[in-house]
Amino acid sequence: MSIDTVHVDLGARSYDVRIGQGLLARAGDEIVALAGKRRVAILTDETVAGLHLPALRQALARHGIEAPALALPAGEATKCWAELGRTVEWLLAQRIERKDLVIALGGGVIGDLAGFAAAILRRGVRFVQIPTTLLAQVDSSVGGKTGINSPQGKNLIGAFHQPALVLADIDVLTTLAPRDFRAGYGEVAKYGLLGDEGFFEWLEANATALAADPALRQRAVRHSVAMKAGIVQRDETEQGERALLNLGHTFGHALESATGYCDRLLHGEGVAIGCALAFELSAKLGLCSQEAPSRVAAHLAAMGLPARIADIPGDLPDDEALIALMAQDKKVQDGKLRFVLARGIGRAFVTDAVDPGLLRQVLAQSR
Ligand SMILES: NC(=O)c1ccc[n+]([C@@H]2O[C@H](COP(=O)([O-])OP(=O)(O)OC[C@H]3O[C@@H](n4cnc5c(N)ncnc54)[C@H](O)[C@@H]3O)[C@@H](O)[C@H]2O)c1
Ligand SMILES: O=C(O)C(=O)C[C@@H](O)[C@H](O)[C@H](O)COP(=O)(O)O
Ligand SMILES: [Zn+2]
Repeated sequence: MSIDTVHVDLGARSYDVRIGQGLLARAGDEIVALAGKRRVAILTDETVAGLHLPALRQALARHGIEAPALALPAGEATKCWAELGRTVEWLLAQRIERKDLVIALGGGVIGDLAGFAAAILRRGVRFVQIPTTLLAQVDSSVGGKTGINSPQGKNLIGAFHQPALVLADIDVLTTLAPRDFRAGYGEVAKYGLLGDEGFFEWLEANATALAADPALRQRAVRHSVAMKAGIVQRDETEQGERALLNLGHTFGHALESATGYCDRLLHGEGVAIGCALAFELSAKLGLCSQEAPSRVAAHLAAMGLPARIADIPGDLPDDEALIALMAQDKKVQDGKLRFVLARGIGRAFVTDAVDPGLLRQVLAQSR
């Protein structure tokens, strides 16, 4: 299979996203073509370091590049001040200069943290994303949102800092735990739900085969990245259209904060529940027929994803506490919650016209 390239056109901050098989082994060629034989520092997590770091190091060594690596603990809790501070100090100790490269080898947690570290190191160092989860390949490695979490909310501390290159090797997804693959699929489904009913229909027919079939996987990653690139090109810093990529996240982020960023609820699982709730709320508001949320819930169930708050194990704060957490959402304007809702599958839009009573009904019915 050939390599696909999606170009993200952002003027001086433009870059390519390469998608295909065998890209990790070719990473040295790509890095040298991008930056010459610059110094490189790799940020990864302890799980990915054991699985894929040796292949990346070998690919760089073929060009005479010896790259030091820092392996952070795996998991969402790593997106915090303490790990960010440790990472930045380590990069300084490696004498990484402005024209050198930071490589993020890992899932969305490593990509978000490494990108933020690169954004603030010496006021901005270039970085390359080598995403190793489905979620990171279809979503977090593209678009330049970087950051960490606060106990008060998800991604509340961060910066826009675009990568200089993204290498999405779809072969590395074969080592992913099934639960992490499914969670990443939550963001794939999101693209169909927010803006492309035809893609959602294709997913309904093909998604259960993605994990085992590289050709289907490459097609799903390429289509998702192309959709995201189009939106980011038109609205890099989320002044308008980009908020559509937040479908499901007002609910999902509040649920992630409520569960304390642990493995009770993965980000992609929160997005899946959030998409189901956004469609339920849309139907309650008369924006779409009840058929739409039923179809969303049926597809999420077919993919083994949660669709209800009741699917989250353990205790959760009550609905008022969840609504209070939503108030920290970055889409809030003048103190008013704004939701991504839908007039049907693939027809999302942003609104602040949500009756608080109906919001409470939707939350209560999901328990
Ligand atoms: N910046 C953005 O635009 C954006 C978009 C979507 C999500 N995100 C963020 O991404 C994060 C979630 O990312 P994620 O789902 O990739 O989580 P993650 O980075 O925690 O990775 C999930 C798990 O998979 C393991 N792993 C990674 N690659 C592997 C591989 N190839 N084989 C085996 N195991 C592997 C990791 O060690 C981890 O345990 C959240 O913090 C979310 O907020 C950011
Ligand atoms: O790239 C975007 O824009 C997104 O909203 C993609 C989301 O999937 C992602 O989770 C993002 O990090 C959420 O952004 P936030 O601004 O709500 O933190
Ligand atoms: Zn997301």
